[in-house]
Amino acid sequence: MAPSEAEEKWARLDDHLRARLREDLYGRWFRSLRPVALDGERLAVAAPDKFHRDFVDDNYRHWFDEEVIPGVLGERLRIQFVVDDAPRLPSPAASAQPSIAPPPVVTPAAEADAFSRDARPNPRYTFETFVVGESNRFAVAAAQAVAAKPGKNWNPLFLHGSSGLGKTHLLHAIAHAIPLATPGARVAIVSSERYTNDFVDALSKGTMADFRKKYRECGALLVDDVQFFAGREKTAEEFFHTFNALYEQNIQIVLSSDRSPKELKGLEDRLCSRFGWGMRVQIDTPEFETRAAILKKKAEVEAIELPDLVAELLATHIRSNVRELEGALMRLAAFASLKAEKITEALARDVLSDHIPPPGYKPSIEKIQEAVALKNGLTVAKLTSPSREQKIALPRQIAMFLCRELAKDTYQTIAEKFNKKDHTTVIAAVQKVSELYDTDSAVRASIDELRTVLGGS
Ligand SMILES: Nc1ncnc2c1ncn2[C@@H]1O[C@H](COP(=O)(O)OP(=O)(O)OP(=O)(O)O)[C@@H](O)[C@H]1O
Repeated sequence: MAPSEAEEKWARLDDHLRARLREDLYGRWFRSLRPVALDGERLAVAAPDKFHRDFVDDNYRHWFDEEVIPGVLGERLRIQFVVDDAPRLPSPAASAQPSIAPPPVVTPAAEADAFSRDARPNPRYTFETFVVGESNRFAVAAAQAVAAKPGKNWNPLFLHGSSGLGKTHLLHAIAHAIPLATPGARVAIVSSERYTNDFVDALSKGTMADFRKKYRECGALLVDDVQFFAGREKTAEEFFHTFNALYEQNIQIVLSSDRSPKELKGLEDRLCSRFGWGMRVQIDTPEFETRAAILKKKAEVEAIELPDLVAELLATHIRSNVRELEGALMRLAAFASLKAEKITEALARDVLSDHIPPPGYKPSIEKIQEAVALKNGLTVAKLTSPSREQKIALPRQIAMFLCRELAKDTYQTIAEKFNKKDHTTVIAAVQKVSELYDTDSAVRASIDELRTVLGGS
């Protein structure tokens, strides 16, 4: 049978990747990809499972869209990574892939059927690969305590924090660790999305008894991103009953969310209050040292030669999201591999110029005002107005703080640009925001994100 257009295009891309990438990198992430469809300007490529799909999507999609596809095919196709659900016979090439250790989960065969491949913990997300720092120390301690004695310490454990700070990683680490401490325990780990789909499926097929067995007859239930239950009333109600059934039997429940139970909108109070019954732990944005350590750990796991200086450069400029930090490292590693060069500061500055500004770069006061206004849904006119409303006053103080730190202008110049006669207003704002940075994690996350966006160091 003649190859399809999708197969032809992918074959050219694949030849390029195989010839240019380091063998281990190619073998681990690219060899098992296969084209599934070409639909207009979109090339769908399947990865063997959800973790693989998420990883290539997070780390390589932009690189494909912006560099590889235009370079090799000379056209602007968009790549879309999907999960491969077609059964395939093992091929000699596939069996030559470097193997990734299977997750250390004790799962009886019959139960393994109930939880398909993408509902098992990611082998890469373990406590060993998680870097502990001030920002997550408490969350890790709680996660380890729960994993050691499920259902005994804190039930439920509720982990919350901004996107990309390691909540999913910790959930999976718990899922790996529970069966080690409690042999035979079957851990059900799912995203709220997956739980919802299973529920809808069970409703439409009339298989609710199987659904309930699957989620209620387990040693622990771990659900990622429960904020997505909001607005899905029927699913949330079913989850309320799942929660009660497990809780009454002292079965460990671990939940993650991008906000605290109190801040969850669109969910019934009775569910939110249950989320807060056990232990709630926040994960904050990591400090510089933790960011650098995460990069070094990641480089070690991926066998990437990363000089300390480059790790520090990335950690200085990418602050608010570990996923972005890792993405930058993977992009850098792919480029180094393609160019057959070592990773150096010069290469990092070249490849990651969207994250790392040139040495000596300073954003202007106007640029800072625009970025702060945008982030807070304000106009620059509002930000620089005399309003004392908290939703305007705090962003204004943050903007002044950043002007001092990044633009390095004098207090007087900053005051003038904010329509203030008196420069002591700026001095007071800088002092207040410095204190808030140490005591208020939301302010810290917001400032770190703005620093990354503005490219200051
Ligand atoms: N402290 C850490 N040590 C090692 N890796 C980390 C750490 N924190 C985050 N990561 C890595 O960062 C990436 C993003 O983390 P993860 O997916 O767990 O974030 P999340 O908080 O669940 O985000 P979201 O809310 O968007 O789902 C993962 O690859 C994870 O391994």
